[in-house]
Amino acid sequence: MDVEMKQSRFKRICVFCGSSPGKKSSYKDAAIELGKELVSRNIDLVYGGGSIGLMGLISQAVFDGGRHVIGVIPKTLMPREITGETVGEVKAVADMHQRKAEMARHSDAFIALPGGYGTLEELLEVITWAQLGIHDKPARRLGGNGF
Ligand SMILES: C/C(=C\CNc1ncnc2c1ncn2[C@@H]1O[C@H](COP(=O)(O)O)[C@@H](O)[C@H]1O)CO
Repeated sequence: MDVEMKQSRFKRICVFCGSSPGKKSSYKDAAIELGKELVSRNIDLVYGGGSIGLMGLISQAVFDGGRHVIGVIPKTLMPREITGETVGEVKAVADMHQRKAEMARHSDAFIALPGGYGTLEELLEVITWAQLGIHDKPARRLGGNGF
């Protein structure tokens, strides 16, 4: 686990992760484990707002642990990425650009768990924003080969 996180200087961390569970059960385990880790460090979750895949697992774990969960999701994606109920606070936004900007605005750091192209795109965007000096928040990738 990241040394910076152990010092608990982060209040809210944005987690990017798959909208599907992936091929290995270890991906699901990692999402739940990270969720519990955030709870143990009193860190709130910002994420893409979906209830499916790894997004659903981590948001449920953080919510069950009593921490605040903020999900940011475009209205048009709700039928696709929300099945049943989401947990925590849901912020409906107009489009993907606004989603990424809002997720970044509410977070002190970013972690990418295993995921697909969407996760990769989200991680690359915040890394390139840091490169351009748009923010100075750390972004790290945690596992995920062969998702
Ligand atoms: C349309 C835009 C950019 C290109 N695509 C994406 N940008 C940001 N987030 C995305 C994009 N495509 C999918 N996503 C979301 O990532 C999450 C995980 O998806 P995965 O493929 O399962 O890893 C999921 O919530 C997707 O909605 C304009 O900027």
